[in-house]
Amino acid sequence: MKELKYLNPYFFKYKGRLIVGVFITIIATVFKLVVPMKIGDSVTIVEQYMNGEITDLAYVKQHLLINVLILLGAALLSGFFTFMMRQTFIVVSRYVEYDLKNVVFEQYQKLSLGFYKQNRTGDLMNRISEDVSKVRMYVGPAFMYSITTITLFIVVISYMFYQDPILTLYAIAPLPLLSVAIFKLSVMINKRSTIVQQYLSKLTSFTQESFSGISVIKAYGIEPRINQDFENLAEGSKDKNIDLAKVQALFAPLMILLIGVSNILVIYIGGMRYMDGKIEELGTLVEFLMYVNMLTWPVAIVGFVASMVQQAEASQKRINEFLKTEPDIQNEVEENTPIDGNIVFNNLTFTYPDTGIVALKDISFSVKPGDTLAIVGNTGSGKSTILELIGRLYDVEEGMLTIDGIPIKNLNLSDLRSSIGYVPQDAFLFSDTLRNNIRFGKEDATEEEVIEAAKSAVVHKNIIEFNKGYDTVLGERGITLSGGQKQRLSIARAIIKDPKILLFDDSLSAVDTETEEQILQHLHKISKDKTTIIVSHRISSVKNATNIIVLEDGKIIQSGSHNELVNLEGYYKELYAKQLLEKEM
Ligand SMILES: Nc1ncnc2c1ncn2[C@@H]1O[C@H](COP(=O)(O)OP(=O)(O)OP(=O)(O)O)[C@@H](O)[C@H]1O
Repeated sequence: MKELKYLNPYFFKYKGRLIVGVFITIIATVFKLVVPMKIGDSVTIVEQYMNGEITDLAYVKQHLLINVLILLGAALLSGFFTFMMRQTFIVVSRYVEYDLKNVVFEQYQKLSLGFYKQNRTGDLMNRISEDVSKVRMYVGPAFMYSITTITLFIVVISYMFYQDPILTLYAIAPLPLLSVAIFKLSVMINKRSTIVQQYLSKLTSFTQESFSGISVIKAYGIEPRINQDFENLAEGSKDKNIDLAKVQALFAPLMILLIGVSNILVIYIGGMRYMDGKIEELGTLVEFLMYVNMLTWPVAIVGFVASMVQQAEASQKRINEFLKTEPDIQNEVEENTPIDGNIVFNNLTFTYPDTGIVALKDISFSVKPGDTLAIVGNTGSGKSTILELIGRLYDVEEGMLTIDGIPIKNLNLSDLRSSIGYVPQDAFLFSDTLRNNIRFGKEDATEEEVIEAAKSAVVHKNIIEFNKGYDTVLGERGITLSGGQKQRLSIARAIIKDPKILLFDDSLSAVDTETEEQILQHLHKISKDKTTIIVSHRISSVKNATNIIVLEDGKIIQSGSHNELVNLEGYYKELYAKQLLEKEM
């Protein structure tokens, strides 16, 4: 229960509703008690009439009629209060679930990129869905059942003891056994359900992936292999489901067996005591039988609750560990630090902490507002890493990275990030309208600003060709757009932000050279007072840059303007010659 202590403030937060819930539970239980009492009383009066103790038939009938009416009223009221009880406890658990999901999601947003690289998406999703649901079972159903059981026990067992303590002991003797058996069974059920769940996630991921990759599957004609893989997974899932069904099927017989034992004990011991005259009325026996049956479910629930708590504890432990995770990248400066965009790398070496790959080696360069720096180089040479460091997605350990003369760590993180317009290599678009995807860069942007940005990114014409124009909603991962359109939309998103620093990571790779030229011209105008860094494999994208650096294996091997570099033997000149040749062909 140590981990579940985390939830106490939530119980406190909703204490008003919970207290009302407890009261309602007590009232519902008391009304439940009336049913066996009145049935017992009815049997007794019939018995007394049969024995000749009462001779007035009309009186018996009237007594029975009143009992029936009371029974009806009590059942209705008990039903109503049980409904109200669920309304309070279960509703509270939904509130807590909502709060917890928000807390978990907020933490997700705080954590750094490194955390996402180290954890699988499925696990991250589980924390917010599965784990939170299991914790909700503790806050809601488990708490509610515990309160019902405790109330029922106190009320029913005290009443039974008051009637006949010996018979009570016999009647309730098998009940702890039932609790333990149900607990053991629930643990088994939970273990097997977890496995079933794992298979289900595998099946879902597999299906999802085959939908996303359907064009590759079809192009390679590997449908039979994919079908076979699916069948194998489905087979495993079916076997695990059957395993689960087997233990679940034990549940009802076990309950019936143990209730049966309790009933036999009440009938046998109670019958003997009745014959010995220790129990005066037959009605008491009937009452006891009903109480025993009434207690069985709550007793079984004790086992259930124990296993629910066990699972909630495990889930909460995972949630607590996760909530304690500190983001690698922390904002260390509270005061605002406005940014101009004078970027300096000074003998910087960077090693990715998770893989140990040295992506940048002794890098030095500078770029000031109004200038454009271009970075070229082979794949894996460290180009994207430079951009990630400027956005402080990772912290610099060796050497220095300063902006406006201040080490990047000493800048307010939010000021830094809001002064950067970053267009990543894989343009990611949300399943939203085109307008909102552009507005993502500036939430309060006007329609004119959106159109202006789209025009600068040379995507406006494409957008208005869609039937719904800017209101066109993108499917999952922006399926309706071409690669080049996605890239340009992503550029528009960065432009609308009007940031001090613009970072383009190979963002024009999917557009034709003509469009590229137009975009670059617009950028040239927009970025007059901005610091621009363009990563590209194309000479056409970088030739107008103020300065170009060439990276190889994390090191700067060449730097200078286009005119300088084309006259120097080396990587840049070769690249230029190759691309010139391709163009001519
Ligand atoms: N998140 C990461 N974690 C660990 N290693 C990484 C990570 N990102 C990149 N690397 C490694 O760092 C090196 C430099 O990668 P980077 O993405 O900066 O290259 P790049 O020049 O941008 O390549 P490309 O032109 O293919 O985009 C590569 O060896 C890569 O495997």
